[in-house]
Amino acid sequence: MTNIKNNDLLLDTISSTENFPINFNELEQAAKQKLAAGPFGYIRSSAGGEETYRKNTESFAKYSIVPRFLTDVSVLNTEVTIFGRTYPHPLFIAPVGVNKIAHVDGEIAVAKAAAKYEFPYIQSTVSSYAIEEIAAVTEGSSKWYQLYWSQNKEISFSMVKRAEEAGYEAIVLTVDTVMLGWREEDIRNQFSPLKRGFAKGNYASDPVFMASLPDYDEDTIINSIIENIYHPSLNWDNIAELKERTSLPILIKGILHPDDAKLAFEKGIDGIIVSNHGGRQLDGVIASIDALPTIVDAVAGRIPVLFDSGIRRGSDAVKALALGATAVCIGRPFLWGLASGGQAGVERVLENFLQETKVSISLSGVRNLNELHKLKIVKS
Ligand SMILES: Cc1cc2nc3c(=O)[nH]c(=O)nc-3n(C[C@H](O)[C@H](O)[C@H](O)COP(=O)(O)O)c2cc1C
Ligand SMILES: O=C(O)C(=O)c1ccccc1
Repeated sequence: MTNIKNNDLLLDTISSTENFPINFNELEQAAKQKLAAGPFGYIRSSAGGEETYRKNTESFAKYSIVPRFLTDVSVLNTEVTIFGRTYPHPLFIAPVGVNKIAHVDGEIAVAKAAAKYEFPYIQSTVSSYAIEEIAAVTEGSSKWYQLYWSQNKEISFSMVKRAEEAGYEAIVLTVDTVMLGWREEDIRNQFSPLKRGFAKGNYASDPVFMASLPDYDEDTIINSIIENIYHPSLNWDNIAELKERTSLPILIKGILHPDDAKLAFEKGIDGIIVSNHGGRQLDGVIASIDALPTIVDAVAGRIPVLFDSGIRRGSDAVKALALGATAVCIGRPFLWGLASGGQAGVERVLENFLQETKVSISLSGVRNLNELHKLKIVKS
């Protein structure tokens, strides 16, 4: 719990701040100075004409907070309990692969920063570092594993087993990326992190994957990752198979339709993440924040509903939580922090994000997440 009276968060931050970019645009500009065009474009850009990417952030501005005052906000409790574990705040790290394109320390730096600020870390299948390497540097802190289904499904089950053994606490199956979206910036830059070997961490360390190869040449490994990650046949039967192979809670990431949310619940899924993958998959789809309210209605509190795509600052998190999200995940902001300053850069981004979120909750006149879920939001 934060005692706001004795801890003015803005003044705290000012007295501890060296010169580091604060908001998203500044962070993006700082990262642009550090990165080559290929990696920068890969992270920044999204699919098609980037209509959904723009909508993700512009749509937040349509929702306005209607605060209450005189409610004594001197003590703030941002705790949230998901699958029996209580987290100090409802802020997660979205699964993002190929982090070495941003910084040599890649996911190691991000996971350590996340552990320090108690943001649960969702590790991507296509990470530059392996499940066990992340677990080794983040002992005791909460981690979930994001699964990209493999053509050879035994590889998926092997990765899930490794995640279980390494102490990961949930599986997040991403369903919107059965193939990569149409990303023009990457064609322009002729840049594919997969082809350049940045996604190898979990594959080159996987016994089932490695045993499936005719030889261990770099090209063989990379081509087999590319073959496996293309999985257009993914369907609800695979969900049933996955459920049989793990006792961990399973979330589906990429839900945008309330009927898919209902189906997920009916099929025994434990949680969903409302997301359009930051606009990187199908351009023209609904902004994630516009999809959230109907999905929250459809789920009716039966399973947690996490949210990502377009979260840029604390007040965005407040809006998503007020619209019914159980927790929110941040994506690109931490990547820009990573590119700008490695682990220290991610720490600064998370610290500012956390502080702004806390201040925003308090200034809305609410004191805990139950009250926050009832905070009035109007849409213009
Ligand atoms: C460079 C990059 C790589 C990503 N890799 C993955 C991934 O491996 N698995 C996944 O489920 N989502 C991945 N995502 C999507 C994020 O989890 C998240 O949905 C998205 O970043 C949210 O949009 P925002 O960053 O604009 O807020 C990736 C996003 C970016 C920017
Ligand atoms: O770029 C992405 O959004 C993503 O999810 C991904 C998929 C495969 C390899 C690397 C990243």
